[in-house]
This record gives sequence, structure tokens and C-alpha cells, in this order.
Amino acid sequence: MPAQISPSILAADFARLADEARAVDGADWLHVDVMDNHFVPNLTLGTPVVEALSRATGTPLDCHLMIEDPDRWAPQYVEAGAGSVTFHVEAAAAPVRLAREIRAKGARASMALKPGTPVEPYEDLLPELDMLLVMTVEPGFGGQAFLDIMLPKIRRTRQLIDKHGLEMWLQVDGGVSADTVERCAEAGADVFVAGSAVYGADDPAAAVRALRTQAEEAARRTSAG
Ligand SMILES: O=C(CO)[C@H](O)[C@H](O)COP(=O)(O)O
Ligand SMILES: [Fe+2]
Repeated sequence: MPAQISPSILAADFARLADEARAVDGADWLHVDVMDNHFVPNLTLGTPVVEALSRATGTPLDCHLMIEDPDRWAPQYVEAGAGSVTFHVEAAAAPVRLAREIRAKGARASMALKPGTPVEPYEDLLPELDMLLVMTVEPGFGGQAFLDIMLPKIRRTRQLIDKHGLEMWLQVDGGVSADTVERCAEAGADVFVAGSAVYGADDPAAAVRALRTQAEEAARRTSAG
């Protein structure tokens, strides 16, 4: 699958959200970080802002829910216009039921793992998901340094996906930049969230294209052995 880039609106100017969403036209997704001050020590936005963003941009919304009780709230993000909804397994009471509900409502269902959460216990759940998100920082804030120690988990997750012949995507989020995107792609990631690396650039749309090219070339080099 070609590499996909999902710029994180968390690193944008929240006073100019519509313009900032359009500044990354050409991106595959727009990553929307939802934080509730409980699952993580930060508070961002909820369904009204997701609805407004979905009216403001044609780019599909990739909602990353860092919230308690996603079983209750996640379906509302599909109704608000999200094309993909990611919940954290650490917060979900019934991840399979929730993934099925997200899919039944018409969005892609995705599950996230914090850095300390292993992937292996969830091997049997993978067919229920359209994407797995391996966090490469502790969730809660943008602009943190990429955690290299997550690379083995990305590799093991890729092996599990391939072992079961699944079509699902493998997303990485946190500290992804020109310096780290290639290592993620080599390890097997194919969807790359980038906040500061995109919105901190003079030309965010060009930064998206450059990250995609870097990721695709790294993946090609890896598969050529
Ligand atoms: O989920 C997140 C933080 O919890 C963000 O998506 C992530 O931090 C992106 O920002 P950056 O690329 O600046 O690290
Ligand atoms: Fe995120």
C-alpha cells in the first residue's frame, strides 16, 4: 500500500482551524486529536469541532480519541463526520463490540496502543480492525521526541498483520518527522501522523509530500532487501 500521511491538527493554529485544514490539501487524512483531561492530562476538542472540520475540508478525518469510555463516545464521532475512528484499548471496555459498531456506522475502526501496551494480547482481535495505531510518544501532547524503543513493537505488529494476511493499516503517531519517518516505514508502518513536522514547516502541503516520498522510498528499499 502507498504511504499515507495524516497531519495532526493539534499542531495547527486553533484560531484558524478551517484555513489550517485546507493548508494540507493533498494529505490522505487530517488527524484530529481528541483529549478529555482524564485519559490524558490535556483537553482539546469534541464532536462540534469535528463536525465543523468535516464541513471545512474534503480531506477525510482520522479521529484519535484519547478519552475515557470510548465505548460510549466513539460512535458519535462517526456521526460527526469522521472517516476513521481510533479508540485506545486501555480505555475500551469491549473493543470488539466497539470496533463493530464503528464499522456498522460506516467509518474505519482503529485501535491504539500506548507505548507500554504490548500488541501480542490483541493478536486475535486484529481482523476486527481496519487499522492499528502504535503510539511513538506517550499520548497527551504534540511536539514530543519520537521513542525509538517503539520500533521493535512496530516490527512485531507488521509481522502479525502479515502472518494473518490482513489488509489492515499500521499507523504511527508521535514525533514523526523527516528524521524518523524512514525508520517507521522500514519497520512496517504505512500511515504516518505528523503534527509539528507538518504545521511547523513553511509550506505544510510540501512537508506532507516530502514525508510521503521519504516513507515510500524507505519502504521500497526495505522490500528490495
Ligand atoms: O496523539 C498525539 C499526541 O498524543 C498527536 O497526534 C501527536 O503528538 C502528533 O504531534 P507531533 O507530530 O508533533 O508529535
Ligand atoms: Fe494523535
